[in-house]
Amino acid sequence: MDQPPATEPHPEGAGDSVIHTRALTKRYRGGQLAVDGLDLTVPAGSVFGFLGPNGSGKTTTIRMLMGLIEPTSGTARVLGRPMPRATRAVLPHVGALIEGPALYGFLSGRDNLIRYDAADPTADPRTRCARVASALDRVGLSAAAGKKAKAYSLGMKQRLGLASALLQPRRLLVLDEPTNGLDPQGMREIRSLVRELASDGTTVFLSSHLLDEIEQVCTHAAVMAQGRLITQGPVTDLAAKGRLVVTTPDTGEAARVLKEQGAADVVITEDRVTAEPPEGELADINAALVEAGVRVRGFGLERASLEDAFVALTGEGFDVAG
Ligand SMILES: Nc1ncnc2c1ncn2[C@@H]1O[C@H](COP(=O)(O)OP(=O)(O)OP(=O)(O)O)[C@@H](O)[C@H]1O
Repeated sequence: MDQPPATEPHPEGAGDSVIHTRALTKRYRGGQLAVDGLDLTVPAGSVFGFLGPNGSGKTTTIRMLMGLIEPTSGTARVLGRPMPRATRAVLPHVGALIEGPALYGFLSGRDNLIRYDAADPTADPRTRCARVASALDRVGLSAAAGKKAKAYSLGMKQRLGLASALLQPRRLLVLDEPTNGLDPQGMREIRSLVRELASDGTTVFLSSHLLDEIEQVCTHAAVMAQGRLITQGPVTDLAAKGRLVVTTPDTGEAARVLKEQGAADVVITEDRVTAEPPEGELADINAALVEAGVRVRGFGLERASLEDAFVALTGEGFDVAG
């Protein structure tokens, strides 16, 4: 097998990143600008969520990263190597699950994996059975390994696809909408599997159009809309800061004190006053309210979700249910 492809010097800003793109652009032949000047940085060891509504350019980006299609312009580096030029050196270190696994329904789960493994010229046939058994075990399919794949639920098929990506040790897993079409139980299984896979240091890059999925499993995320990157960074930074909420019968006076304390965007609704909290100690604001004679029934920060951040960034709602 090739040596881990980390020998080339990193370009400016690539740092310890596993995926790094600069001005990556794809215009399809029909003229459709699917990805527009994308600068993406995926840190090593992250579970990176690539989020965007249908048609925002996620699959096109992934296909460029995997060397399946050529960018129109810009550059993409995966594991420090340029794509698509280094595709043959890079792909053995990448497990990919794109557009659902290709399975033979008439073969058992185990035999599907044996077929996959046999198709890999770098895989030692003498250790094949052990590799397949270990991959089945990692995705929780050992008990169902003898069943024909056509009898598998969609979630089991997805897990079998993941097992095929895990036959070899990988530095990066790329999963395109891994929970698409699954029921809530199947989704939970795949999510906990992703967490587990990431816990040994493998970088996981997964695309999704589900915000809560990204919030639940990802450490980092990038948000796409209409082929352009809206934002990227740690999920905790992307979620909006949250609003200060004061519940009180004295809303007018509370609003006045909050403004005086430097809170912005103060809004009164019934017995609640909400505001963007100022910098500094929240306890001081509470003390100022009490000192001004405001009868405080409730005081706290309402955590905002990634969905709030998305709406704030794009001015659009997000189809959370998919
Ligand atoms: N082979 C192609 N030829 C022409 N246009 C394409 C092609 N593939 C995708 N597109 C267009 O490029 C845009 C981005 O599509 P892409 O599949 O990358 O988005 P996506 O975010 O992955 O969405 P989805 O989740 O629906 O796959 C869309 O407008 C799509 O219609």
